[in-house]
Amino acid sequence: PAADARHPPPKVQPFEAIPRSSRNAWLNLYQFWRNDSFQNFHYIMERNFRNLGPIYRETVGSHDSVNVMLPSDAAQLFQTEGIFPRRMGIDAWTAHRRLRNHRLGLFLLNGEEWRADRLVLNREVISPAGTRKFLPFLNTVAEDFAGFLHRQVRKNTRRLLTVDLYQDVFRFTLEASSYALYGERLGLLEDGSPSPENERFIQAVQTMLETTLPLLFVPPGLMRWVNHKVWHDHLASWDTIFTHADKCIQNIYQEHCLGEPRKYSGIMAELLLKAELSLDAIKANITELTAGGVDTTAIPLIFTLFELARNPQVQTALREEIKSATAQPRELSQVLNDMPLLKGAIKETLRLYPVGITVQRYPMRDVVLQNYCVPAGTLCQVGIYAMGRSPKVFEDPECYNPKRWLKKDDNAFKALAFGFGARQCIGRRLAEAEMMLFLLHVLRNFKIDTVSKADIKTVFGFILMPEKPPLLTFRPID
Ligand code: HEC
Ligand SMILES: C[C@@H](NS(C)(=O)=O)c1cncc(N2C(=O)c3ccc(Cl)cc3C2(C)C)c1
Repeated sequence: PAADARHPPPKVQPFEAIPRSSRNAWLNLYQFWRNDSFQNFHYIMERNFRNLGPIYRETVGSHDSVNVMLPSDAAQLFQTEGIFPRRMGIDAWTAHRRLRNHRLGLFLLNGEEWRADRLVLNREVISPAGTRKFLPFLNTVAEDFAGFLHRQVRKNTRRLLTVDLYQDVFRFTLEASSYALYGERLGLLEDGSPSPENERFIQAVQTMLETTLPLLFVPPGLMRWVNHKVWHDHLASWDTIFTHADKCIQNIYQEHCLGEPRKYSGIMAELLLKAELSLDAIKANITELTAGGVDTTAIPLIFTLFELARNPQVQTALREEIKSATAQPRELSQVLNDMPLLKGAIKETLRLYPVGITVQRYPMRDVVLQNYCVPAGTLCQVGIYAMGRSPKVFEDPECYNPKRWLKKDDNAFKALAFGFGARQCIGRRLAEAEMMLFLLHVLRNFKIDTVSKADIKTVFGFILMPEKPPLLTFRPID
């Protein structure tokens, strides 16, 4: 009720009055651990919002969090993030870096150190000028992927292809992001078996992400005792990731020192040329961009293909838009800007399947959320998975409808899958361009179908992913 003369604004409630999801923090952690409900974290948050309302407090193990899900509360929270926005740290990751004496990358840095790296990296990774330079590289790989799919179909007598795209889409995102980062093709989309080294790298990223989850809630000192195998696997996968990135970096560094680079050859070469970051800082950040660029983009592509397969009318509308946007040869950034419906489809996928499921911040000053006073320094999480499926925020939330993003109505603070503000995902433009170009070439060449129209069950393995990959059928369009 709007406050006016007769109704004074309701008194702000104290922090202690915020509804709580459970009494006992450690029992909560034990129960989470026992029935492995980390992977249902997003469903548990959704249920808590349903039972407790749009704000609640939860304590899992040693950390206490205030969770909100409405755009207005997200807006309030982000306005208090200050100039050094801070997210929940990942102790297992920083423990590995310390153990191996590696410098931290953007994701794990905070304060001045974070800001110094971020401002330099923004120019090459997320700025419009930087994005325009690597767009052609992504387009080449997306075209090659369509060719790769045609070759797979021709192998099939029935001239259509029903595959588990999981591994193939992972190869696409690794091939594309590596080409943009290093200016080098890994050859993952050529026939014949890809090099075992690259397969091992892809597997290591998945293992690292999977073993991160159980370590998320364990205080750093305990983790190597609590579950030796998980910690050992975690370390081993990190070592594989760093070895791979180091090899790629050595190649570029060698060429950079030896010859004058003729033309743009990727983000890494630009960073070396500009020499505004130390080699250690470049290595730490390029490793994050390399490893962070695989699953995060592949999985939303798989969800998008599935949704387009079970919403054929949306698929047809997108194919029309792609046809008219590519009717005459133009600069790639103009083609991408001419496909609002395709951009809306990606927003729709990330609304229903946000890879990060929450966006976290520590407010720099006291903030009022849902009329409760939340003290500065309290961990606050925006439950974007719950927000994306809430009828309070989206009309017909279960309906996959990219058009909803074209309407002039107020979408402020509703598309938060890449986070917010100065600390938002630095890979955002790379991921968006990769996904749009992939879908452009696949939709131009194939009709996509799926047998099962049922919802896909999702699990949270540090990244939101399908419990079982959907089986999709690709029929070439002559
Ligand atoms: C090439 C690298 C890369 C790709 C691809 C990428 N990310 Fe990120 N992302 C990062 C890095 C690095 C950070 C940390 C940025 C920082 O802390 O300054 C980050 C941070 C984020 C955050 C936290 C932002 C915040 O405001 O706290 C979210 C959410 C996120 N990414 C979502 C996504 C989604 C969704 C995708 C794909 C659909 C994606 N990312 C793909 C590199 C990537
Ligand atoms: C899934 C989502 N979680 S989030 C940031 O919203 O909480 C996310 C979004 N963008 C990037 C990532 N990354 C990875 O996957 C990854 C792997 C290895 C390294 Cl060395 C660095 C990364 C980052 C953090 C870049 C993760």
